[in-house]
Amino acid sequence: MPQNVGPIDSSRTPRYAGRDGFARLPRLDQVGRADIVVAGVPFDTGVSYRPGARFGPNHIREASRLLRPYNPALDVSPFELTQVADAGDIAVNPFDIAEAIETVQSAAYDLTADGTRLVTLGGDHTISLPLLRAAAERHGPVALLHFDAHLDTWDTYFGAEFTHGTPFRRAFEEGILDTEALSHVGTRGPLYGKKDLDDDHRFGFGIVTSADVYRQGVDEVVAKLRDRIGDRPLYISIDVDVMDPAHAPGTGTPEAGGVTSRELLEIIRGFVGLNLIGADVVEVAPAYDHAELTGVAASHLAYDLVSLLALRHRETSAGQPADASALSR
Ligand SMILES: N=C(N)NCCCC(=O)O
Ligand SMILES: [Zn+2]
Ligand SMILES: [Zn+2]
Repeated sequence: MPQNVGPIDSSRTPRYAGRDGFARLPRLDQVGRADIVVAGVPFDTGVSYRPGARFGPNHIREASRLLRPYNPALDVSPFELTQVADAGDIAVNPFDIAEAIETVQSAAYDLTADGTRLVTLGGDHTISLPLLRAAAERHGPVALLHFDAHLDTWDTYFGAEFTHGTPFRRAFEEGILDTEALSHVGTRGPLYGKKDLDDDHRFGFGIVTSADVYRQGVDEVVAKLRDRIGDRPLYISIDVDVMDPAHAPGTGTPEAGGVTSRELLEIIRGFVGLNLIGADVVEVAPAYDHAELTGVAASHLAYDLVSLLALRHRETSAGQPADASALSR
């Protein structure tokens, strides 16, 4: 088997030298094809409050230089096990949300040809809609694990349908979600009204609030979520504002009382073995970050997501096809 091209060796080239891709990985054009790609979407035209998430992808890359090749929490060297590459940024129109959404959808679809898995760095939460569309084109309606302070199932803002507060309502309406397996994790804070929760419930979402994580603990939460997901194709969307502003200040709509980065990482690691097919980490807005807190947390989350995908790749390439659509393509 050919050797995978790994990251730049930080014991030879100092990690603060140069300008590299995520985790100092090779660029996709340097390796031709990859089992897992990381791509950025520098877009924040969908935000309702502080702007700046368009600078998120490069901030996460910058903060990812300290990642090392072996992940002890999951006992895996993801870049050895699989070819992982940085596909750069998907260049989207900042003045036309509808066009930006189309660009993201078709780029995500193209990047996931031949079973390649995509981890996307945002960008505001608007981008999860086209990412879910592309995922559903490949796998059919997907289970969704959504980590966020917010529901993001609101209807419109100022009459606009496509915003960072509305992606999952649109996704529900489009029939691209598996409504038996939808969960928000980490929600908290004031809502516009009780109807927000009624609508959300009607779409099929279950809720594990930030307070539930605190009261029940990571293991119980993971067990419940795993039960709900089963072996369905699973998409994970992480809005960094799910973390407390103390852990992730660099974001546009912060809410007090969030989970810690430790809790969040431990929950994500609990999904080993599930049929994860794609993921995003969104809403990193570096202008409000301090000491790269949010960037570091986001880069570690992306690293653990890549690790889960690498483990799943090993499992599936050892026998069965990676997914049902691999048979029909
Ligand atoms: N951060 C995300 N994705 N959504 C927040 C929307 C909050 C609001 O303006 O009501
Ligand atoms: Zn949010
Ligand atoms: Zn969100």
